Amino acid sequence: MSLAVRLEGLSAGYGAGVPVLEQTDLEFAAGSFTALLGSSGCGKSTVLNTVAGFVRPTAGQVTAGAEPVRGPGPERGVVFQHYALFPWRTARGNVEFALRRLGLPRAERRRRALAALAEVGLADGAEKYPAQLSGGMQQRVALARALAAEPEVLLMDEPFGALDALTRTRMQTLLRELWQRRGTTVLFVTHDIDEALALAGRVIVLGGSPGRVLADHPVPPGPPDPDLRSLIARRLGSE
Ligand SMILES: Nc1ncnc2c1ncn2[C@@H]1O[C@H](COP(=O)(O)OP(=O)(O)OP(=O)(O)O)[C@@H](O)[C@H]1O
Repeated sequence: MSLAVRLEGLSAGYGAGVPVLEQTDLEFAAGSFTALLGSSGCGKSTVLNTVAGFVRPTAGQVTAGAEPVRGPGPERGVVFQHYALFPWRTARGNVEFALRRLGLPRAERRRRALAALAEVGLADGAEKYPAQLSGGMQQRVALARALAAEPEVLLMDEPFGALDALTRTRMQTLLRELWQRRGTTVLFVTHDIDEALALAGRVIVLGGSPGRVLADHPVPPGPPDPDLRSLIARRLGSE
């Protein structure tokens, strides 16, 4: 299950001053996995936040499938760098809580929460509280929380940025597997060029103020291509 995402003539910002995005056009095919790279402050999170429906565009529009985005919705799941779990709820409780807004009966919430926790490899940790879980496990709960609603678009803002290198590699492998199995459209913000190339089928470099697309490359399957890596690195460095 997946939806195409389209940004058309999108302008967005925060109050007065230079807009963060101006007249941006981008299209993400249904089921695609795209990484967004770019220097700090260029508007990567703002792109995600407009697709999530957290930030309203000042002009233009975002559509997910056939529907214009008018606010947050369960078909668009979000995972941030900071897991924002409720410390007083168990892993299962955190996932179940996120399902409340879907109006599902309690037994179905429980079934879905346990299935999503199993899918991210946390079946044994379902009854643990966040303080009893490592950073990587907490991020698995955050991922399960997003997946349990069965989103058709997954918006990930530096989700593995706070994890140590080994845990990060494991989470990348898990995410690739989930994406291959579910076929969800993924928009993934990262600062890490190697992470972008390892995960995504397309890499976009944003930059400037207002932010615009500096580079947009398909990533061929197989081992990372050093020429593509240096091309993207130059784009990132040229800002
Ligand atoms: N809630 C907010 N209120 C005011 N300004 C904001 C807000 N969020 C972001 N900005 C500003 O908008 C610009 C773009 O921010 P955004 O978070 O989209 O960039 P980014 O590329 O994701 O940056 P980073 O890589 O540092 O996370 C920045 O100048 C930032 O200071």
